[in-house]
Amino acid sequence: MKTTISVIKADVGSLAGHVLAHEALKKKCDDILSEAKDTGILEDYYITNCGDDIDLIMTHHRGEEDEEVHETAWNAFKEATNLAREMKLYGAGQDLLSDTFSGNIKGMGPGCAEMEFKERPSDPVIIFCCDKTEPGAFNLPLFRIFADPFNTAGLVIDPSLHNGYKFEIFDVIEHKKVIMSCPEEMYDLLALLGAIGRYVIKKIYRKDDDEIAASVSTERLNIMAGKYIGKDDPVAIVRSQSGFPAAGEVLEPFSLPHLVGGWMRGSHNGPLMPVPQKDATPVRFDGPPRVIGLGFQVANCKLIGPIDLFDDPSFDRSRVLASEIAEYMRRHGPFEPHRLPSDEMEYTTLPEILKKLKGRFEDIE
Ligand SMILES: O=P(O)(O)OC[C@H]1O[C@](O)(COP(=O)(O)O)[C@@H](O)[C@@H]1O
Ligand SMILES: [Mg+2]
Repeated sequence: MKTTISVIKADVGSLAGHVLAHEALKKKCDDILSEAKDTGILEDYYITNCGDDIDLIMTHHRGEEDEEVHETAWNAFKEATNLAREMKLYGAGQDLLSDTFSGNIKGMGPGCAEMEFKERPSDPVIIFCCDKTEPGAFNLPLFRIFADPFNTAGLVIDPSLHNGYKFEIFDVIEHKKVIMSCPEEMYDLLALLGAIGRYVIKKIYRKDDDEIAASVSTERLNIMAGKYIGKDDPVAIVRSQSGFPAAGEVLEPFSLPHLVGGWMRGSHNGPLMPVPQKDATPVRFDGPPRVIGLGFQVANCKLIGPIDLFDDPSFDRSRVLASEIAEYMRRHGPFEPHRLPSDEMEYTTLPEILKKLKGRFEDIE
């Protein structure tokens, strides 16, 4: 029997402003997920948060896009929204774009990453959850994990990784997808992946046997809603060891706090800071953007763990570097490249301001 991991996330209200999902909301989600476990929809689950986003990590035997699993997550977020409204938490129900569930949570606001696989004798899985950034934030680290031999020693020295991986890329603007194979198409792949606001990695497969290796939530809430609601704070599931990159190879690229879109008002580039769970509180200028990494062993569809992987002094230097980059970027105020380029600002509140100025422009002779 195969195991499915579904990670579904949403921001349904937080304190103070957009910093932290309240414990009471996570408790509400826990009530709904525990009921789903009792009735056999879920085999196991773990609830966490990164900043104002609640992340439901669920295991089951129902495959991807299962209606009952998606409805369970929807009901959890709905109940949490009701409580957030009672508590007058900020942005209550922010990520829920509809009142009623209609079969699949995709397109309804929450982000969703899923994968189904036959468990190996031992299956380590790492779940990454972000706040104040967008799905393209995973492009650079996932490329390095699965295609860069300077990051992943196994690509060079381990025969089970040596043939490389296939990347499924979504064009989130044109709603198209393409599969590219590495290492032979590496330069073409990078030509796309560098445009982090448009081309995002959806899934990665091992080339030898098409075994699923990674899955990312690619929903872009603002594009879906047609207006600025919040950023599309993504999640990713990555399998590791024995034919996949080792856990240390999976974590290594996050030692560079690379620049990602998001931060204040979803409108600024800033460094992605790898943090332990307790520091997943984006405070300075509503940031800088954060990522947490939770390590589980998946055993007979149960989740053993997690270990809070960035809760380690070896990432201290990356956090200091992230703070230094944050300081440097902040000095630019409203100027690019701290502020996002104009085409990305289309999905923020800036167009309303520009509309007001339109009539003031005259032709240049
Ligand atoms: O909610 P407001 O006051 O319109 O302000 C916009 C808010 O949107 C945000 O970008 C929301 O971030 P999230 O996507 O994490 O919810 C904050 O940085 C900012 O405070
Ligand atoms: Mg958020």
